Amino acid sequence: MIYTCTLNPSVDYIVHVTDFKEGELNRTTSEVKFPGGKGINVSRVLKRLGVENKALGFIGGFTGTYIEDYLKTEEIKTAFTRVNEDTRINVKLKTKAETEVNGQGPTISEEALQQLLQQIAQMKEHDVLVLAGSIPKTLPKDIYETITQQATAKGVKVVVDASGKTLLDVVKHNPFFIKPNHHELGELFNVEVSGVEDAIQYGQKLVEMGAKNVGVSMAGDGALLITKDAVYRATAPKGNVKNSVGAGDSLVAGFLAAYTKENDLLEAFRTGVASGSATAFSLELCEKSYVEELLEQVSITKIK
Ligand SMILES: Nc1ncnc2c1ncn2[C@@H]1O[C@H](COP(=O)(O)OP(=O)(O)OP(=O)(O)O)[C@@H](O)[C@H]1O
Ligand SMILES: O=P(O)(O)OC[C@@]1(O)O[C@H](CO)[C@@H](O)[C@@H]1O
Repeated sequence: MIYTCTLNPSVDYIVHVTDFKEGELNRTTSEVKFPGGKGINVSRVLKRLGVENKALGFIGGFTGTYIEDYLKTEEIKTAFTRVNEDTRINVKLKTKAETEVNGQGPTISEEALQQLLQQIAQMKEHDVLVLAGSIPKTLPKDIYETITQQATAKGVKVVVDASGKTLLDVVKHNPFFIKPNHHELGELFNVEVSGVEDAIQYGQKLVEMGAKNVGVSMAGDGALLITKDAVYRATAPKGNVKNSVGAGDSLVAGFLAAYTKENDLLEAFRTGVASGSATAFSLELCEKSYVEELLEQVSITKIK
């Protein structure tokens, strides 16, 4: 089974304002809301690609109920842990640019944390666990490291989409796949990653430190897949970007969907990049038919 774990889910509230003026009353031209949080996005895209999975994490209040009900209508399995305060609302303001304001999220009690850890303790060899998104401020900062260590020791394939020290601290526990974007990769090493050569150099460091497969996403410039033996570059399809929120999560979901079906790293990489682009070119998360259409536009070259 593939499990996604979103410690800090959100209701994403996407508002379009044509001529936004700071400090004034602005009115939207349209608005829409979706369940969000990186692991939840991975669950939704996996399901759309025909891969069963179960969403775990903490939800609370009316916003939490909204997320749970929404995922049920999409027939996604859930086993969330309830907390007392409301799940956060993340505002995505679409004007000429895209501005995001993400909430802090609810307090997570020790009891709620133990419930989640129990669920993780029951996972078995060959299960996949996706840890994605920020860590609520009331949880230990090293929670991803603790979970990764326990899960990999049982043979669970752990996928981590996080940034900064959180990501750096998990790599020594041999996660199966990590996916920093090129900015996040630079932040890990206090450098600016300004081109493919830099991205390869620092991506390879993460492999040396223990990560099995490193995907470095570079938005419209595609992505790199770095393993112990090789480096591959994928081009991204060209198109009209409508929404980049969730593109990275879609890459992770596409990668896992194809990997679990075909056990082939390069097909997984191709499907990941096509899924990321399909989301970027859609108003919401990608649909399977669009991912399939974009697959042939992703070319992969072995560069090392
Ligand atoms: N402008 C674009 N054109 C084509 N494909 C894109 C574009 N932006 C994103 N993508 C696709 O989505 C993938 C992930 O994008 P990106 O590198 O922006 O990830 P990210 O920063 O983790 O995304 P986010 O945090 O917004 O979900 C890229 O590898 C690419 O396949
Ligand atoms: O605050 P975090 O956990 O880092 O990111 C949360 C978030 O911005 O990430 C997703 C897109 O990747 C959105 O659905 C959600 O609002």
